[in-house]
Amino acid sequence: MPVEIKSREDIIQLTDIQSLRALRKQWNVPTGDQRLQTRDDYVRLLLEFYDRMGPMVENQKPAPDPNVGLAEAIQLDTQNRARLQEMYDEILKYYNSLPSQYQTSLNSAYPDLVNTIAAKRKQLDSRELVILVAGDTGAGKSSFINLLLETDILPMASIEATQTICEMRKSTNGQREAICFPKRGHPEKISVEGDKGLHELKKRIQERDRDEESPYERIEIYMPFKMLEEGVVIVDSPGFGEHGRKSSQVERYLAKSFGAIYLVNTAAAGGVNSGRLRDFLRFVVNSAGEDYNPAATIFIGNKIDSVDDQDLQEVKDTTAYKLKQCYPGLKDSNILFMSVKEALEYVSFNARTEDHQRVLVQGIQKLFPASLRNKLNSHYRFQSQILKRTLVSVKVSRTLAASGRETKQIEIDDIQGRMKTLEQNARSTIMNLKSDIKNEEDQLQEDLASSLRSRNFTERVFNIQEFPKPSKDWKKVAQNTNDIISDMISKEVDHWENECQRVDGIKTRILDKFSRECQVYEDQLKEIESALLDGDVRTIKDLHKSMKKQAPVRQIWAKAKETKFGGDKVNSLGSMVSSAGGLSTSDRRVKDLCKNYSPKNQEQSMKSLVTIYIETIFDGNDLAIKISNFVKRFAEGVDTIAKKIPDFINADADLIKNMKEDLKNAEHNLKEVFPKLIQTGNNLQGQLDVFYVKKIMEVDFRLRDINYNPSEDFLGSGAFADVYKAKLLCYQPPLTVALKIGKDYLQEYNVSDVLLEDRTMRDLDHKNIAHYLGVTLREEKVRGKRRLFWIMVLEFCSGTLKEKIINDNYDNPDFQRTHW
Ligand SMILES: Nc1ncnc2c1ncn2[C@@H]1O[C@H](COP(=O)(O)OP(=O)(O)OP(=O)(O)O)[C@@H](O)[C@H]1O
Repeated sequence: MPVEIKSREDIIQLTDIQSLRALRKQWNVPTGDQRLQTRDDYVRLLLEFYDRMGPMVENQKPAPDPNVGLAEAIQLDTQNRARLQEMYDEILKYYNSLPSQYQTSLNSAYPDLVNTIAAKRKQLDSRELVILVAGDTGAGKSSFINLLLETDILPMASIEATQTICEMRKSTNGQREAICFPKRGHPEKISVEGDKGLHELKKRIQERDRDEESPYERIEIYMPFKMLEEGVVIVDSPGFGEHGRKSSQVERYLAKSFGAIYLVNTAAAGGVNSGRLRDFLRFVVNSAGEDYNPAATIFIGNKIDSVDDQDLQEVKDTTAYKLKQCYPGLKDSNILFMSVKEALEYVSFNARTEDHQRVLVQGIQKLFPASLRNKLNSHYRFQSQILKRTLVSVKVSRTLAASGRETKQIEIDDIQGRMKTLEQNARSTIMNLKSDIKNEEDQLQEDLASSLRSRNFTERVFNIQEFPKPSKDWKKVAQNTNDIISDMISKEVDHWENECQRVDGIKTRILDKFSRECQVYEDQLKEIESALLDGDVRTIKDLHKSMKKQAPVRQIWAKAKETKFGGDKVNSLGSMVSSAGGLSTSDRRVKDLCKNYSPKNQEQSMKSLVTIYIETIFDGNDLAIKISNFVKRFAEGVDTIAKKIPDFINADADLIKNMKEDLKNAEHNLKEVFPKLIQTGNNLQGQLDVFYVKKIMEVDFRLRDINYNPSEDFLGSGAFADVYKAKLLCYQPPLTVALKIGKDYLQEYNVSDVLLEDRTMRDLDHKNIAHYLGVTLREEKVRGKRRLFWIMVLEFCSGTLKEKIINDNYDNPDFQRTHW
């Protein structure tokens, strides 16, 4: 009959030494160094044990079996991995159906996406779950692993930190063996059977090379560990952050581990070694990225037996506080306090106390499934990111195509309008231009004549600095004088033209008229300009490339001016005017003046000769003919333009045809391509999110912690949810909250929006927004099928906005005004 003890008194009341011995055996209390002789020795030992362990009533129940949940979780994991592999296949199919620009864009975010997907899919073949054990040096990592695995394979030297990475796996054939992978050379298999084998293994683990480092890259240990299931790998890593050094090997493990156990030495001064812990966590978080999940890390506050009773609570609180500071989101249930040494002592008595067992089982039962979920989560996130990115790109394209379609239609209408104007007005514009040019010609002649006859002009020409050399041959003098005066007049006329822009004005007015009346495009206007400048037809090159704004005439004008001085002098107005006149040797006055020409009278003679020259310009019709010829080039240019107009119209027609084709494609994309891509993407995202909610997501509250009465606690109803007042029993005292229960069960069409709302709400933190506490799920049968309903737990807001405005004396200017 086991002895039943409910209090300290029950121990003290045991009078016979047999009962006390039986109780010690029942509780597996180690004697340590104590010699038990008297009844009091036994009572003291048992009381001490009782005080440390608390009432043993619970202990009467069988110890929890750590493997129960794990085996089930691993079986579920197999199904979940297969489902995620199917999703990879679906996503790859979707990727292959995407137009190339989306594939390219995805590849810029995820290089070599197809191969990455293949590699990730392959990762899911493996059921391997790596759990990394890390901790401060001397925190008792190796001892903890020995305890966890119920063996003593790892050397537990307290002074020396672990240097060799050891991986522990359950052996599939019941064998006890280890494979040592040296840094150089081939792996070597050793037997770990019996004491000899264990001794050999420990020797290898502690081996050091000349650099005081382990000669092994790692040692894999295979034993029939009870605590491990196939596929679970426990990794004992060298002390993290040792001497400020981060082992690259540990980092590599971290990258593939999805769970971690971190040992803290509560007995050390200051407890948690924040620096080292932060180092470790930084790597955990960095390697996990967004998949970082605090539930998949367990902290063991070891050596709690060394802490004085009166300090116990404070040490626990400080440790938890420090850990939470380094590791936001960490829950108290993930921090476990124990004495590994004490527990091992019991193990050596072949008597594991239930307290220790509970710590381990609770911790491990939480850790393994959380780590499995963590692993799935990393794949879920990757898949979800690809789908979301694609959906965003396609949706953006759709919006752009829709607005692009409108813009394109406006452009087509615009070009059509211009084409019509050009067709209608070209003929009359051309005719008008021709008569304009005639008028311009008359006007030019008149202006030129009055200018040439003006005093100002003659005076400027008289101001000649260059004189012909006197000669006996008066004809030679006449010829030289003629050249000098002709040149002078030509220059002066050009100067006049420069200042008053008479000829240039003609060109500008033509361009202006064309642009105004025919609404030609900039490119077309350039064609016209070139026709006017050269009277030459240039090919219509890239006519419509630089579409499509109306030509800035002013700029073209400015450009024409720029090129003016580089123009051909022979063709200038000045040379044309000066060539209309000349000093004729048959003119008596010329003959006399040239015969008598000498340095003494050279100035007077030149003046007289200039006057004669200017007179000759106006003799006969020569000037009129010359001006007419000169202006004719504009008329010819206008003819060239007239010939170009059908080209302009044809080019516009071609352009419209192409634009309409584009428009048709855009229409097709909008009606067929984009909706199909978006629908497939949404469906995949929906399937993935349903899977996530059902298999990966962890809820924040258990249903049994929520208490409400649907008929009495109803608060209101929105489009998607009914809202109830409820009590959260996991708070002390229970917390009043609002429950927002989805009207429709979770399914592909709504789940992604629900998750988006959840993630958005979690990020919101403002006094004017009802605080979001988290989520839970309820399973219900709908038309015979088990369905999940989403339940959001929110801060309860009492009263209504109206009541608040009317009753509360808050900072409302209007309220203050009306109540003064
Ligand atoms: N946190 C809360 N505390 C107290 N009552 C609430 C709370 N949240 C919602 N309610 C009540 O439930 C009603 C419905 O809430 P819900 O948020 O579903 O509505 P909604 O946002 O107006 O609707 P919709 O989702 O269609 O936009 C509200 O009008 C309010 O009366």
